[in-house]
Amino acid sequence: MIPFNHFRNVRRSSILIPTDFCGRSFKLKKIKVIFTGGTIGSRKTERNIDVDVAASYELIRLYGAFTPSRQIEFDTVQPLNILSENLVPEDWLTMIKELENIDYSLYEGIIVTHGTDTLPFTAAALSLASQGIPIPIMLIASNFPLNDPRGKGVLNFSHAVDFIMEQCLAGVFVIFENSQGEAIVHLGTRLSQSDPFTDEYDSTYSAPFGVMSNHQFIHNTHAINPSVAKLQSQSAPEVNNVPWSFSNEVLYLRPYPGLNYRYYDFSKSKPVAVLHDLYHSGTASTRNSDVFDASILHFLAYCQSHEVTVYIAPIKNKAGDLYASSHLLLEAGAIPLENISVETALVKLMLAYGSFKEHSQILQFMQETSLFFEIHQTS
Ligand SMILES: NC(=O)C[C@H](N)C(=O)O
Repeated sequence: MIPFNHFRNVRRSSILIPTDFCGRSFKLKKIKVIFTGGTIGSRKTERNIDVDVAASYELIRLYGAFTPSRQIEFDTVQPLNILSENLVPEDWLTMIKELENIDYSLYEGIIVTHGTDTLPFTAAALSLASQGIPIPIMLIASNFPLNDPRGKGVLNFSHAVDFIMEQCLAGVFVIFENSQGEAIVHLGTRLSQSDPFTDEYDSTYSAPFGVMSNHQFIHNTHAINPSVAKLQSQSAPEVNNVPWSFSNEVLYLRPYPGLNYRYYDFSKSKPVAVLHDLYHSGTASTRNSDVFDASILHFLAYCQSHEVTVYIAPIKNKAGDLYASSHLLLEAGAIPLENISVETALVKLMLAYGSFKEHSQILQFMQETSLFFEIHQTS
């Protein structure tokens, strides 16, 4: 792997300007930092953890103390200061607008600090709706505040800086150090929610995009991952010039034994669409019960009678071998969202219903458009 300070001369306006491997000049490097809150921007007092404006800026000071010889300038903004459990889709738009207003020619990359609770959803939202930004966007977080010795906020910040300085990959990435001290790099559309007991993240297929080792990025060559070359050669976004918006009216349901659909009554207000999660084998209950309404098929018919489309995810391959219950579900008209994580499927549905009017546009966007490797494909 070629180190980030690899020297290369390129000709610009007939003057030889020394640049690094990414074609960036060797002037003082600048990174834009967008603080949004979360534990990484919080302070602990007694038994309470809450966001604190000063804690966000403290991150930059602590990083400076951690790497005193590194000459990087940080420009900071704080459009939000919120625990991420309190985020709503409107806040993703605030972040997207902040990203769009940046003069990319001034910066090597962007770091967004965030809470861990809803990080996968924000990562998906930014990945899907911040297309065409030519520099890396790194999302970072921490399980503990900066003033807790267990906190990894400064380390994660440092890994994000290393990635930006070493790689010139456009896209949205999450860097989060796990309990083994490995700085795992995830693609923004493939991060699953953190485990509630170990507080660890994983990517779909347990195949993160790579890892930072000795300040360098090591790509994970798992068949499901795009290559670095593929990321470097990303073409223009498939969907362009759309004034993105996220709908708050998508209902998300998870199956569990005993889920009683009778409690979902659309007579007062109805969602624009439903995303019904599935058990891991692509199933949900189709059983008739005299005691309660246990069948997703009845729910599907109820939704259809209210003109509410029901999508199902995650599902690997609708054309492969399926359980009888899954066949029934598909025959009854549930729309499968194949090979996409349920977190990203939900955010993409919110984006589709917020941004497009026609049902055909929504379906095409959901089923045929891939924006940032959110659809798993073996290459
Ligand atoms: N570790 C964290 O950041 C958790 C916090 N509740 C948040 O998501 O903002």
